[in-house]
Amino acid sequence: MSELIPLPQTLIPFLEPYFPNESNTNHPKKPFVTLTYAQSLDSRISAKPGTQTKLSHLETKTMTHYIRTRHDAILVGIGTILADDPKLNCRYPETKSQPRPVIIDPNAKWKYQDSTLRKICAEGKGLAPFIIVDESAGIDSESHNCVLEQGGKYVSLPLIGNTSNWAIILDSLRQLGIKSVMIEGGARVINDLLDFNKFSEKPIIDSIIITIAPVYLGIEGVQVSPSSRVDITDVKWWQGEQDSVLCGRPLQ
Ligand SMILES: NC(=O)C1=CN([C@@H]2O[C@H](COP(=O)(O)OP(=O)(O)OC[C@H]3O[C@@H](n4cnc5c(N)ncnc54)[C@H](O)[C@@H]3O)[C@@H](O)[C@H]2O)C=CC1
Ligand SMILES: Nc1nc(O)c(N)c(N[C@@H]2O[C@H](COP(=O)(O)O)[C@@H](O)[C@H]2O)n1
Repeated sequence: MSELIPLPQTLIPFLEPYFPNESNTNHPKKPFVTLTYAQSLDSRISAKPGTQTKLSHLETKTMTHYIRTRHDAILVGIGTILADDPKLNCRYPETKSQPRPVIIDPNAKWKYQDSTLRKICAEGKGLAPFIIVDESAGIDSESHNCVLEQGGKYVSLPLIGNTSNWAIILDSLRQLGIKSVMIEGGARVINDLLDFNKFSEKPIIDSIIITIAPVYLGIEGVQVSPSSRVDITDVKWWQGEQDSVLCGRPLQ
């Protein structure tokens, strides 16, 4: 039985203008980037570091899976992997192709062989990950074999100490054939990308789709907050049964 529910009819047309399509995925050096996550009213994405907090209502969780159907890849940082042990597949009904999980793990900390993602992939319910590591990282041989056997790969890039490594990461994904990527988190990844003006003249993010849940998580929560102001343009709001969804684009 599916854990998801049918999407309200108004939601797909609401999201559509913010999705990758044939005309906005032609950049030679980067995929189309959608930043999407769920936050509390006090801009927290989990109640405590290192833990997972369910914020989305079933309706907006289903929306997240629909958004996954519309991207070639889903990207998260190693903090999210270690906290959530996520599936990172698409469970939306009648999904034709699965997105590629991409994990930023500079020090190759992830023991892939013990992960839920490995099980999901072994059951044919998702793709094996592309794991982005620093060039200096020592990769555990068991993890390496497991990733390769399932059709994933480790990609070594100059990450550590490199302030413009997002441009390198996104270029590398584009060269691997990924034309669109949905970036889900966690906080370090989101804050970095919103701080684009530190390493890029233009925003790296093309669209943002944020679920806002009616709860305060408090000061111990993991906060999304870039180091300086970011204006959002082309803003639209959708009101669901419990959550609100904001779509927009960072102002250039
Ligand atoms: N509510 C939501 O929608 C979501 C919530 N979360 C939550 O976020 C929390 C995890 O967030 P964080 O701890 O901030 O971890 P994170 O997932 O942002 O990973 C941060 C780590 O990834 C690596 N990394 C990321 N980008 C890098 C780069 N450009 N260069 C080099 N290394 C890079 C570094 O090792 C860094 O310490 C968890 O509690 C998780 O449950 C995560 C995703 C979505
Ligand atoms: N949209 C959304 N709402 C929440 O309440 C969340 N906690 C998250 N977390 C993200 O979803 C990943 C879990 O995905 P699977 O269901 O295991 O595929 C998690 O790792 C976060 O990226 N998202």
